[in-house]
Amino acid sequence: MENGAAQPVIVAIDGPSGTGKSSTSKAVAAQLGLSYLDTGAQYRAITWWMVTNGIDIDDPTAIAAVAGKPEIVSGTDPNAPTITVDGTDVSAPIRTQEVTSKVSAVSAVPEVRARITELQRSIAAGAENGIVVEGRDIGTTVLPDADLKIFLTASPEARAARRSGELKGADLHSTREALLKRDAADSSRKTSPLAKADDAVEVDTTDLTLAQVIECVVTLVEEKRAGK
Ligand SMILES: Nc1ncnc2c1ncn2[C@@H]1O[C@H](COP(=O)(O)OP(=O)(O)OP(=O)(O)O)[C@@H](O)[C@H]1O
Ligand SMILES: Nc1ccn([C@H]2C[C@H](O)[C@@H](COP(=O)(O)O)O2)c(=O)n1
Repeated sequence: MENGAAQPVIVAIDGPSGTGKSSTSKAVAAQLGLSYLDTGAQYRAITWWMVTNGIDIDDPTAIAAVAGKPEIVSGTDPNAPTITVDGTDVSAPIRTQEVTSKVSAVSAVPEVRARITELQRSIAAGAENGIVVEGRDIGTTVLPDADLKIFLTASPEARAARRSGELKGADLHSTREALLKRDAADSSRKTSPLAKADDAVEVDTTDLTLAQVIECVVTLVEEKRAGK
């Protein structure tokens, strides 16, 4: 590229809940001057809309019928990511326990996935300097030609400890059970389940600090850019 500017790079980061995808992706994107997309926030946003509009979450046909209605907009600055639904800032309400308990059911509906996947691809295509996209099916389905694919893992115990720290000391056992229940639902759905792409680099974060994980991923991106 002219003037030695770096080529845009597309990085896909997938993995189960609490493995550090959001924290790592935001920091890596900020450090490397890339855009950042939290695809879980998009599935949470459409779930919030379904709940707010009284759609029966146990009825996939009802969900499918209205999947195209809400307008979801994601801001991709890693230092200040945003998410709106029909112009309303939903960054706080999408993190409630109610949305968390319903998001796996909504995101399993094929019409929802088709809609959100299209949105994700168009955001990635528009990212001039490149983008870090995090989720569950980015390397396998959304961006199968990503330049670099990372699959983060961590033991259920480490993930539960991280989450209960975040939730100000929530019970460790019930946090662990809730994480595993969501992982099982996300991994077993028919349409683009949570899975590691064959060509993804797996990083077990159980015994790594967040700073170590970020450094590891930054190094992998730099090596990829250098053609190593
Ligand atoms: N390597 C790590 N060591 C310790 N804590 C970590 C590490 N990585 C992330 N965390 C902490 O764990 C919590 C969960 O991290 P994060 O939200 O990034 O995970 P996630 O994979 O995006 O989860 P989810 O898929 O549920 O959104 C956060 O409080 C974060 O600061
Ligand atoms: N690419 C994605 C991203 C997320 N989901 C679903 C499944 C998750 O349980 C939920 C919330 O994600 P989180 O905010 O915890 O990262 O969204 C998905 O199906 N595909």
